[in-house]
Amino acid sequence: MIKQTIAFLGAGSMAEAMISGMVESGNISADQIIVTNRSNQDRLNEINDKYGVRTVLKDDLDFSQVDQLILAMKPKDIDAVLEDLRYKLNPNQVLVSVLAGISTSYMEDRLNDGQEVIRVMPNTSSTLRESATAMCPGHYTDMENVLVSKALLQSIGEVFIIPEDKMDVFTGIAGSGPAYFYYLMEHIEETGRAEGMDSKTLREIGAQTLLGAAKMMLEGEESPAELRKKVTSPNGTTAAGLDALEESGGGDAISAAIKGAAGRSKELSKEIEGLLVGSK
Ligand SMILES: NC(=O)C1=CN([C@@H]2O[C@H](COP(=O)(O)OP(=O)(O)OC[C@H]3O[C@@H](n4cnc5c(N)ncnc54)[C@H](OP(=O)(O)O)[C@@H]3O)[C@@H](O)[C@H]2O)C=CC1
Ligand SMILES: O=C(O)[C@@H]1CCC=N1
Repeated sequence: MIKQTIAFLGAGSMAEAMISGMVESGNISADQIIVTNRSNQDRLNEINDKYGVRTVLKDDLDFSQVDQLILAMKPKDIDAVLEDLRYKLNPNQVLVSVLAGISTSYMEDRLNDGQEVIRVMPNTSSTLRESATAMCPGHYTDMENVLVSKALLQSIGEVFIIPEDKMDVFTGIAGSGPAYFYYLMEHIEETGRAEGMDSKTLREIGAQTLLGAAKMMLEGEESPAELRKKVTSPNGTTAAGLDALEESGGGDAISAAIKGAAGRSKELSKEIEGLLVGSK
């Protein structure tokens, strides 16, 4: 059981996914979670009703109660937030950021000397405790605090400690990744509907097929290529399907999606640092 008190700055979709998974896990009690935003009291009431966590506008947050502060607002808001936190956080309160593209050193440079910082990248499957989450500690972060933070993140799925220079590609694969699978399902459903099948049945068929393939990769020893070969009978239906996928650029499209998202993660940090002409 995690004994620390966690506060979120941000009450949007990513914060809600994490809160849902954390509360559901039973590893932390709801009253040890405080959720804040700048002004949307209705949203805070909604989160409080759904999960039983404490909610308060961010200007009313009592920082002395907080052990880990999770940044869950948009990357564009980072500078204003760090400026504010510089005077409110002590170096041993751990700042955990889920913001795409914001490096640990960017945060450390704008906070008090020695501030403990951890950069993480979860995904929205945190809702069901099935996130693939990356984490990388900053320069000053105590290993004990990394382990507490890791335990918290394990309550919402699997955790991978990775070097920071791999965070952009991780974001492209796993942070943004659920969207690619939803997009795939949208096309599966659309194609099935065109053949006269109903959406509800198609969703179950498509999702079960994805789940089965995911479990085969997670629980077995075979590589994806070996598993693919076992589905593919010579001159059979799968071979025809894979040929069509290849001819339509399916493999390249997947690589392009990951590279596009990873590139945007890199670009976000440059925009924030004001290095790109025309940045917002
Ligand atoms: N969505 C996803 O799948 C993933 C998102 N992320 C990261 O999570 C972050 C949030 O994304 P998402 O949840 O989609 O965004 P949303 O726009 O849904 O939510 C942003 C939230 O931040 C609040 N907010 C803004 N500024 C502040 C502030 N200074 N203090 C406290 N709260 C503030 C907003 O409320 P108000 O305006 O009332 O203040 C709102 O509740 C992003 O940085 C993104 O990169 C990471 C992994 C996956
Ligand atoms: O789209 C985004 O920028 C965020 C980060 C990863 C997933 N969603």
